[in-house]
Amino acid sequence: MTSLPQPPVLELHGVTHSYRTGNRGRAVLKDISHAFRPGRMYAVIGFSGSGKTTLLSLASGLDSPSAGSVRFRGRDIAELGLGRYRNRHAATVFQSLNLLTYMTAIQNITSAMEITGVRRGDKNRRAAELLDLLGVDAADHNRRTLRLSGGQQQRVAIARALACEVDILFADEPTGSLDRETAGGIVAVFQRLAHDEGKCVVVVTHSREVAEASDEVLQLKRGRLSAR
Ligand SMILES: Nc1ncnc2c1ncn2[C@@H]1O[C@H](COP(=O)(O)OP(=O)(O)OP(=O)(O)O)[C@@H](O)[C@H]1O
Repeated sequence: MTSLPQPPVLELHGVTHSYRTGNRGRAVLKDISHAFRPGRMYAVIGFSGSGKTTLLSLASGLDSPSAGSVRFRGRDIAELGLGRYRNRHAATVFQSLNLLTYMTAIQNITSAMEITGVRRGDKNRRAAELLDLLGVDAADHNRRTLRLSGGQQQRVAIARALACEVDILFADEPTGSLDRETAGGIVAVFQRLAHDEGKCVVVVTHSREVAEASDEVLQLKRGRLSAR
């Protein structure tokens, strides 16, 4: 018996986006439609300047498309409220990670939970569980993130994103600055989050390894998105 695919958690409907330079608009994304499902890992690839980061910022509710819509479980995120969508349903791990390096791994996570209003009694315990899930040694949980390696910092940033109990995880070039082995560990984390935890994971990447590890590879070219 084959199981039916789960309904999409995220949909792009006719998404077009232009940037204005002077009095001219230039379309970077043109009429893009795609459905993203829970339990799957997606890679978005394309040449530099093809619009990958732009697509990520629209899908993650950081910016609004010039035309078309982004829908979370069938509802336009503009109607849901971009702030609410970002706080409750979709988190982004940026290239720069944006960790507070003077704080410990645990503190980075619990402060994000406070800010986004996660209602959980024992936030410290939840933070530790997430760090364990992502393979951060217990000895590193209470170290300042400044003292952690690039790969460990990346894991803390992912744990922080997950602490907000989101359904969708976006990551912009998560392995760009990591060596091959560390990058492999991070890719395994994304696969586990999708396949075991049921998250929808969308990764913008230049890496062939990340693309090969994904369930679906989407290529941006001349403003259009197509399956590879
Ligand atoms: N805020 C902005 N204002 C004007 N143009 C922009 C802005 N942000 C991006 N662009 C332009 O839009 C195009 C797509 O940029 P984007 O950063 O989305 O590409 P990318 O595929 O993520 O590139 P890279 O792989 O180099 O990070 C580029 O030509 C870029 O110069």
